[in-house]
Amino acid sequence: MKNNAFKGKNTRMVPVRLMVGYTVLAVISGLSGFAFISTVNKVISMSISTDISRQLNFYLAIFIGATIIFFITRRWLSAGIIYLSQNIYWGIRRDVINLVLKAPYRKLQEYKGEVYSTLTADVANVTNASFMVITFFSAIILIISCLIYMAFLSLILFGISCCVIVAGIALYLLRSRKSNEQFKVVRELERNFINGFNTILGGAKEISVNPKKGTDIYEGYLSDIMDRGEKTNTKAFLKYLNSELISEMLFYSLITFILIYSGNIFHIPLGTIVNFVFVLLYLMGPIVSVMTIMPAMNRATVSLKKMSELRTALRSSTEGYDTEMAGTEKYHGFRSLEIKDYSFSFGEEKFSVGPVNMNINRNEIVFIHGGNGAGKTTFINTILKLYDIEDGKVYVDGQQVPQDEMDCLKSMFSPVFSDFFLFDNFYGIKDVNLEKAARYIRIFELDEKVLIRNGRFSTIDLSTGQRKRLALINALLENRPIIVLDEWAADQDPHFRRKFYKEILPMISREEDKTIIAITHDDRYFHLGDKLMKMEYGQLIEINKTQLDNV
Ligand SMILES: Nc1ncnc2c1ncn2[C@@H]1O[C@H](COP(=O)(O)OP(=O)(O)OP(=O)(O)O)[C@@H](O)[C@H]1O
Repeated sequence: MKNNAFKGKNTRMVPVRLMVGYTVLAVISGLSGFAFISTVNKVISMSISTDISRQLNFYLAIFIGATIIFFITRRWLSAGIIYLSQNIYWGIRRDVINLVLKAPYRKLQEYKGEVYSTLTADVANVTNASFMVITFFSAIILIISCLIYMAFLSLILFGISCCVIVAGIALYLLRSRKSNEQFKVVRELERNFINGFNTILGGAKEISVNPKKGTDIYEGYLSDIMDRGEKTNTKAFLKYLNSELISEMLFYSLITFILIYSGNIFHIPLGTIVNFVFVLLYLMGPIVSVMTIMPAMNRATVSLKKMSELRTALRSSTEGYDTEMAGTEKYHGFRSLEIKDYSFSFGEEKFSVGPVNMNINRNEIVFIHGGNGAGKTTFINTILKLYDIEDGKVYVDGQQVPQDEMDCLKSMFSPVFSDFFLFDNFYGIKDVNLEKAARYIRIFELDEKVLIRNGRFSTIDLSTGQRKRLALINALLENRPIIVLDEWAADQDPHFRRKFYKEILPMISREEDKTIIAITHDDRYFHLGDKLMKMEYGQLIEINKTQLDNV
């Protein structure tokens, strides 16, 4: 069974139908176990009172039948458990990755820690529980069958046993409520732990140079989380263990009482008492199984709840986002693009951009400059639709882009961010023009370092400036009409920087029919742009190029 989050409304992270199927198998397995034990009982009691030598073949057939059914169902179940748990394990990961791939950038930043926790801790919790769920149901069926059989043997003893069992269950449930609260606390700690761990991985270089940073993260943050996690988890498991032991003690007391006193008090025949105690002893196994499995089930329940919350949050954020629309090339042939009254805010009393107006014509080179923190990247992120604008319209060739086509705009842009990520393959590019790639490798002066081999760059182990050149080549191969660059030249040497502004940008614009929006601080090249804009406190102003000396 394939598990895909986006296949249908009713797809779940746990394959419920499969679980129901295996549960039915577990019922059969439980009943065959019960058939075995009740036959043993019958043979014992008949052996005490009568000669059963003539019926031995009949009971032998029942034993063999029950054993074979038990063996076959167990075999199926065990194979099923492996299949099911692997299905759940990889299915949840598939689901989460599908959600992540469709989630808006800002939501993803917000839920990053949660996604890691789900892919690691939650998936493991649910998979472990799925290993046990069938044993759990099998045990429950066995318990119910045994209880019915016990009622059939002696109603009085059954009544007494029920009182003890109900008391044991009540005590167990009462105490397990507290343990569940503790499991929830540990789940939160888990997320904080992963955040801390990511800080260590992200800052690995800095920590390596100054190990004290790592020690501080460990001692000041992670160590406390781990101590609390260890203590809380231990407490929760110990509570379960104590409840289990108390319940077992109650059970042994019940057996002792029945064996020693029930004959005298209730005048129950010895044969019935022996049968009853035998079933009770047999019952211990499944009861202990249920109690042992409960903590894992409860942890899995906490994880399932968290996963479902994550799913809802990521899904709700993808609502209205049209992936097909985002991939269309409807506006790729644009001649002019007008952004009108774009505004965006990080939240109340936080930084905001806009209203921003901007006109771009095809093949133009537009430079945006401005001080640190002025809002240049934020504005770029809004036109790339990484951030959802609060207000604004877009006109392509003088026609307003309808609201339901706004997602089409995304496919017009190929960005190279200042904190770019260089993919080691031409992902998302149909029919890569390898000749063009090789030509750009030469133009970008990387031909002594990089080749195109097996349809990809032979290496990406390069300097930051060189990697940025490859990222730009990647963007050029994307066949999208607007290239967006955020401080691209900042990592280039003076020679290549000059070449970039004087030769490469004009060439890209003319030969590749591209429009370029570039955030830059390189004021000595501002005159080479067709337009120069300045971002100041979230407002974008067009600079008249005759005023360049005053910039
Ligand atoms: N995720 C965020 N949440 C809240 N505020 C943010 C966030 N990211 C940036 N800001 C705020 O937005 C402002 C503009 O940041 P932005 O990155 O757009 O500036 P910039 O002009 O690109 O600066 P630089 O030249 O330093 O890259 C900053 O002052 C910062 O306080």
